[in-house]
Amino acid sequence: MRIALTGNPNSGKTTLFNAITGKVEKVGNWAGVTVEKKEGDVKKDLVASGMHIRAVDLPGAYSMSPYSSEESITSNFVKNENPDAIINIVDATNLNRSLLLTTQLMELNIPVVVALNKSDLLRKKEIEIDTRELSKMLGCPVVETSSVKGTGLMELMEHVKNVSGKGQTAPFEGGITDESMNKDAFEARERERYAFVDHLVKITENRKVESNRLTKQDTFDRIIAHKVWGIPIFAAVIYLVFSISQNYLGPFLADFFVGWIDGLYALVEGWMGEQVSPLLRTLLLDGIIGGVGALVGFLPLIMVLFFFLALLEDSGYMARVAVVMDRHLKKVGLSGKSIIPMVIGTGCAIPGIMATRTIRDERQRRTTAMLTPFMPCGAKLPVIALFSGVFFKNAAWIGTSMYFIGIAIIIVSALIVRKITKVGPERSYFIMELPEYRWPSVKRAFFSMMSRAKEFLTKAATIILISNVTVQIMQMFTWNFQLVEEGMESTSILASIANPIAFLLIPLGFGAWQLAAAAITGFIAKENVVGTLAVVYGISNFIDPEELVLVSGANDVASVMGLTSVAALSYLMFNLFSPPCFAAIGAMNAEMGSKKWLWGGIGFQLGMGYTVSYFVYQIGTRITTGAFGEGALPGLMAVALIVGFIIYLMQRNEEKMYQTAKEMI
Ligand SMILES: Nc1nc2c(ncn2[C@@H]2O[C@H](COP(=O)(O)OP(=O)(O)OP(=O)(O)O)[C@@H](O)[C@H]2O)c(=O)[nH]1
Ligand SMILES: [Mg+2]
Repeated sequence: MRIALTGNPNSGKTTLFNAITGKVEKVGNWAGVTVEKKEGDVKKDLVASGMHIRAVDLPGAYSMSPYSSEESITSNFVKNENPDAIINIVDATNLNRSLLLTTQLMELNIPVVVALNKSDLLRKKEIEIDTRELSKMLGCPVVETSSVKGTGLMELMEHVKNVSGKGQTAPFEGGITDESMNKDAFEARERERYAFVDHLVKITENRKVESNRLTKQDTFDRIIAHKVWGIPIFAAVIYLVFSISQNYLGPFLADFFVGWIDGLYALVEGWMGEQVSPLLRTLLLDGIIGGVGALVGFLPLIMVLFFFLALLEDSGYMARVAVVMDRHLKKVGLSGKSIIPMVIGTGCAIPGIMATRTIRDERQRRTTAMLTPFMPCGAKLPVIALFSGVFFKNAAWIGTSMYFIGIAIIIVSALIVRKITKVGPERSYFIMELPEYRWPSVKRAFFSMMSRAKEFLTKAATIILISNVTVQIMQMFTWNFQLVEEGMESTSILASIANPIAFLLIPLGFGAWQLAAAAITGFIAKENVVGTLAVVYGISNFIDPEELVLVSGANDVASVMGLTSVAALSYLMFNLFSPPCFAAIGAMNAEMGSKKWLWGGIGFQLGMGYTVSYFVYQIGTRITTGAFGEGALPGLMAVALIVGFIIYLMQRNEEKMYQTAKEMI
């Protein structure tokens, strides 16, 4: 038999699901964590008679109303798939709001068992609930449970077994299944439902502390979630998390693991000796071991970031951040929750893009997945460091400004994407009530970190490994599979692919095949950029191959590359603000779930990178030398084409919206 777990967001459905099935699905201290249904078998020891029960965890819903589309997964499942019983998880500390859904569920003629969850908090909050009376008034079993403590689960399953397959009489008939009712009539009935629930709560609940009295938490929130102060506070918190994960703990762990990989590299190298074919050597040493090395070089950094973000989320703080940011991000067509993917994206775009999953609105979710890669990720740092070392005397402003430019580009892009894709007047789905603050659990944060890391690895590791091998082979061999000789780098497979592309990059100031080659390998994985430059320019002796940093000879490197500093800046920006690596594009594909959005997104990123670099190079060159750079005119034509096409798309959408608006009248 099959049972559905339903209830308001953040009521503890997934925690209960994990407790009764033994699974470890993601839980989080805010609304909207579960976004797709998850199934699992109920543990045998909870169902004495050895019955087979399959439980389905669903996204949270406030209502079964046909007029709130955002909750359709839940209401479709319950209405169309006929589960044998429904467990309605009710947050016992928030009875009033939760029971609205309960009364709606009870109209579906499927037996309902109410789990009064989070009952472990009742005593502390001085709330008493007359469970027996509530059960009588509702006309269904009501069981006090705590999914974190694991109490009441046996009894709950016992009731589920007893009622399953039977019918259900609703205590309040609001006509939730009546398709013929129009919206006004429906809303009138819903107001009666509110009154009914109010009455229920008045009789069964006894609160010592009136809920509308200002609690300590509310006072705290007046500062933390303040519309102005909230932002600098968030900036400070994130700065702290960043310095720990990117400057202290993260690099410390990374160095430790990279040391091991280096040892392994040396061991295998010595063990293979000189006789082994160069192809095999490349595959094994530079492709596989090198690829793993590249991964462990930054995985600890993002894992530490995951861990601290999980702590913040568990404490209830992240929900406040989302609310504070929503006010501002809504103006550009994003959601308050878009901030989390972007923060994670500074570590690595892939888990950042995966984090967009909690954004309910489809358009906002896809836009966020498309724009998250504009945040400079960890793998782009070596490129930034190399260029600021070689061309800008290590000026600190180069690195810092890339983040601010990234943010600016995200804001502008969000506005453009909204103009192209908005389909009607915007509805705000942001009805996120704030969860309570609590001490975050290190154990929960650890598990959250591990499951994120696992998801990231399964997604990224294969692509990174394969692409590493491919790049190495393309760099080291000619088309006849002869080893490329030293000083003859232009005969490699990579060079022949890069040459025609370099031509297109002349207006951006870097039409050399070497730079184009590095940009191509950058699409495969951004940490390849510096390595490729080192190989194709023969400047490896100036660069530490492990740390990918410049050790000496900034001027020599600059003259080998033959770039002006303006062209160097343009190249740097092209690498940062064009499409991300293939692994991240794979993640975009998964989260967007639409080929149109995916290709549109890649095209947009490419157009954005090209346009920004073009203006940086041409205007910069004009300012510094008094004349425009090479290829200014053809470049201008290309940029005009890009901009023109975007304007065309915006106008087409405007017209479409106008047409639909007219039809509606
Ligand atoms: N004190 C207490 N906390 C709980 C209990 N059950 C869940 N929680 C906490 O409530 C928060 C929400 O839990 P989830 O299981 O993610 O809630 P959900 O209903 O699946 O939420 P959505 O998927 O967002 O709809 C988490 O921080 C849990 O640790 C409980 O019985 N007692
Ligand atoms: Mg959930």
